Amino acid sequence: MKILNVEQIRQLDQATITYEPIAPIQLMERASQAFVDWFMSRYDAFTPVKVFCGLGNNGGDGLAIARLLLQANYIVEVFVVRYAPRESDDFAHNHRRLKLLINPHYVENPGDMPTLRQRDVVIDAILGSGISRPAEGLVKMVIERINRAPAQVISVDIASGLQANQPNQSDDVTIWPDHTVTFDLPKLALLLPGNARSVGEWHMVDIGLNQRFIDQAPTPYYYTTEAEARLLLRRRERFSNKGSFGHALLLVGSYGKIGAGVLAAKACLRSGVGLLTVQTPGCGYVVMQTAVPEAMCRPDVDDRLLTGPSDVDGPSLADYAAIGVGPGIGKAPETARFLREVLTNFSKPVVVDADALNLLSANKDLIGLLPENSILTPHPKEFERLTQRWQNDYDKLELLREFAQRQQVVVVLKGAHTAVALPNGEVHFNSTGNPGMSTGGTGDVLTGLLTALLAQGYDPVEAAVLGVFAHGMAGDKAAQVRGQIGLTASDVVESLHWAW
Ligand SMILES: NC(=O)C1=CN([C@@H]2O[C@H](COP(=O)(O)OP(=O)(O)OC[C@H]3O[C@@H](n4cnc5c(N)ncnc54)[C@H](O)[C@@H]3O)[C@@H](O)[C@H]2O)[C@@H](O)CC1
Ligand SMILES: [K+]
Repeated sequence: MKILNVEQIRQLDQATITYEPIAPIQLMERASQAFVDWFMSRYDAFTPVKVFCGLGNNGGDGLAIARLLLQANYIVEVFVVRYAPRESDDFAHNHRRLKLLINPHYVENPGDMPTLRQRDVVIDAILGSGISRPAEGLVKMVIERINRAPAQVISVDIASGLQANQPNQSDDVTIWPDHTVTFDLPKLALLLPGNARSVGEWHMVDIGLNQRFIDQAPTPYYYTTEAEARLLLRRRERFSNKGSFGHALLLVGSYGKIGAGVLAAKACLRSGVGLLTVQTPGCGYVVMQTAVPEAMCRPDVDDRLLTGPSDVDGPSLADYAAIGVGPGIGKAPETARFLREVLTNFSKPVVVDADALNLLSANKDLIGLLPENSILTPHPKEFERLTQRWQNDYDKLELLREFAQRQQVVVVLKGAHTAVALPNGEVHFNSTGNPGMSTGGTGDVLTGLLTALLAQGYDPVEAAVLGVFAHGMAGDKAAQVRGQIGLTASDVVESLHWAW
């Protein structure tokens, strides 16, 4: 699904109005009805609802929402924040209609603010995607008062004060909602970690905007939906054998960190690989053969580190279908030498994670040796070491796109809404996963999983988008069973499910 910028969304609204055709006021009615349907599925009619409206079209939505809720017998009060003399036409229209049902309150100075109690639900329709400057004066005061109150807050389209596709200044005031209900397409701001407080949990409601316009609109940003991920998933042919799904090699572990390798190996096997060989330091041999009997194990001649040679024969490096390297390997110079050898002798895409990324950061010339379309899976700190510090999330996205394009690799920047940056400059944000996955080992699981997809012959771009989605989905399933707090990386492995 595409993520469009504010200007494109404005054009999209216009295209919908022109080509459907539909009157602008009807489109506002449709958006408001979609919000109300979402609201009524969660809050009953005994909920005291307080709708705060600005004077633009977001405020117009708020007035229409209030009317629709009143007609459904909800207890609704409306507060119009009169910060300017002008109002939009569609606001004015909905204002007239609402006044046939109730008299709104007008907030013109701080004394006009109502007391907001814990059981109140505030609907924030003060400012939407049309903002062009930070909230100030009366609007700022109202936002601050709402944020301080114990009431639940739901933002219409986007939290008031939050910019939809550019950075806010650190002292900008925005609503801190519990939920954001956004129309039709996700907005970039909703996906960025720095905005977490200004987004809350967000939801999309469909208002049927013009699909042809969306299809043609250029954008580097996408949001992976379940339906899209499903299309990437390959079915197994009836007449296949283990040779059809590739022989993967995982280079993992060091003394004290063999578990990282076990998790990667288990995830690789649960993700459809045909054959798996795991190379660990000598000390990991018994662990690996016991914990993961399905995998072959090549113990390194070094007991504690990965250095390369092994006394167990196996295919030469170039003969593996895919290689995953990094989980638990440490940063020893011997391991760095081995990594150099791997990158020099292997020309198919590799999965590079954890300490292998730190080795790339410490030996930047290794970056140039990465086979084209390799998949790197840094968390933000690892990515910063690979590149540089950034000012804000938008700056970080630019760095991410630039790195992926320049090096012709796929970069999976891990976090809430993991961002998968492609060699063509696109960024695909993931839609699955939960905070319970912020626990040791889930990254190792992702490495094993992605290596399995590459070994099966998935295109690296598809492997990354699909793999990140499936990994998050497994985390969501595991959280259903354990709760986010009780979730471990092993639960994520056991919850992998490759049919949906
Ligand atoms: N255009 C359409 O057809 C639709 C628009 N919709 C709603 O319309 C919203 C966008 O509406 P608008 O473009 O009218 O803008 P907003 O309602 O977001 O903002 C109000 C207006 O206030 C002024 N303003 C800008 N920054 C301000 C600030 N910091 N403080 C005070 N005033 C400021 C601007 O003139 C702006 O147009 C969307 O977020 C959505 O809620 C929906 O009804 C769906 C259909
Ligand atoms: K809003």
